Amino acid sequence: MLASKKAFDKLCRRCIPFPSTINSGDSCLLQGHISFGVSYSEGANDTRETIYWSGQRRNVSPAGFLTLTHASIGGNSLEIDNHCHDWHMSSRHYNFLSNDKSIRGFSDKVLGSIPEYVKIVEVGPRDGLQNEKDVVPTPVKVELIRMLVSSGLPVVEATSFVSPKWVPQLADAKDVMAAIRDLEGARFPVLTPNLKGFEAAVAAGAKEVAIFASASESFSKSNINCSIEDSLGRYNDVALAASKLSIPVRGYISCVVGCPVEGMISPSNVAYVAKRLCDMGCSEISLGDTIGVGTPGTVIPMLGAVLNVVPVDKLAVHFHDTYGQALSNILASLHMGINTVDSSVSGLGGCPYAKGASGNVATEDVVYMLNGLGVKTNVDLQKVILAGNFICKHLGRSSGSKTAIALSKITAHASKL
Ligand SMILES: CC(C)(COP(=O)([O-])OP(=O)([O-])OC[C@H]1O[C@@H](n2cnc3c(N)ncnc32)[C@H](O)[C@@H]1OP(=O)([O-])[O-])[C@@H](O)C(=O)NCCC(=O)NCCSC(=O)C[C@@](C)(O)CC(=O)[O-]
Repeated sequence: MLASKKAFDKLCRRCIPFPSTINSGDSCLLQGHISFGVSYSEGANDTRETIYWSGQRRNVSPAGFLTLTHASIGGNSLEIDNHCHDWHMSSRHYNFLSNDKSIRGFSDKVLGSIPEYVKIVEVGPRDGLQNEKDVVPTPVKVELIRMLVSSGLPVVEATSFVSPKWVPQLADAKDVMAAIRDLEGARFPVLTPNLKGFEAAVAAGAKEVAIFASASESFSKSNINCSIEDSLGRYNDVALAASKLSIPVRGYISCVVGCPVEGMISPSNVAYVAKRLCDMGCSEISLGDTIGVGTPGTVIPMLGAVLNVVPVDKLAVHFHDTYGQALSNILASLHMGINTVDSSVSGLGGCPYAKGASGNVATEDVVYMLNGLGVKTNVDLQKVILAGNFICKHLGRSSGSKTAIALSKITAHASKL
């Protein structure tokens, strides 16, 4: 049976893969019978129950049931009762769903351009906590960083060496760096707006820094109190000083799609700043939709303009989720070959100088999507969720990650069964 696009879309949205139970050409896939579920069995009696979706029972063989305390959804595994059996897709692009050549061909055609590995840059401790009304105590920040590192995230942006008058939430940058000095397993870049910040960061032990320009003149003024051109001059000084010490510099560009004051931003403005950052030696350039107004319709032309002047392997994307568009924008970016994605645990974040900016895309949601696509991240979703629970508990609010919320409901449901 040929897979219609509609049926395939349905699969992408809803399916729980049970690889050992889905056989070649299994028609139930296309009829929507397999869509949602947690299965479990208990002890020697092997009691089994299934949660139904749309009133239809999953057509799976007994051997296909996950045992005891493990549920798996969308290529993601879920731990219940502290038992974890990692279960990732063995191959990418939905190959596990069916051996039907037509389905595989369609999957490969639609998803084939997506990178096999995506580096996730966790920005929660910096971009997330800089926006909190109350200053988070240093030990809480440090514990959050530790938990994020233990989840396998390769880069955790730790803090900012900016003016404490401008961002009092991160005034403890030096103490945070001292506390994570011996922490291994990830890189810890920090934001530096000028030479003063750079020198303070290096003295505190930073081995990577980030500079942050804007594609919007108004935002540049409100965020760093100078024009775009002046900021590029300052950043050139930072980049020169960094290169003398062989310190990698990441360049950010804010407001790559829209600005709270100026409205839509032209892709050519973004490309101009990106080229300048590239020419000054930035190892990576992160394109930030600071107020989260982009859709694939505006993000793709912006990326196209930047790709004309900066190699794709130097680009990262940084989406805020104000209009719920972040994941679709990330998917569009992956299709264009970008393989570095910024995100923030529990969707924390926003910018104190960008009115209307909501949180970043949640790391949990990005990992969930990438797991579902069979893209490698080396990040343990459950551990990121634990880090999210930790910081949300401290902040006294629920998670901004849809994945974390959904999986916690499933865990709660399963533990009642
Ligand atoms: C850039 C400045 C410093 C200019 O601030 P200014 O007031 O124009 O600076 P100044 O040079 O006139 O100095 C004023 C005072 O600040 C001090 N100062 C000067 N520099 C530093 C420093 N590095 N660290 C500590 N102190 C500093 C300086 O020593 C002086 O102290 P005083 O003599 O008054 O006691 C200020 O505007 C600033 O710190 N801005 C940072 C704002 C910020 O962090 N915003 C959030 C970043 S998020 C973002 O940009 C978006 C991003 C990256 O996440 C991507 C996205 O989401 O799209």
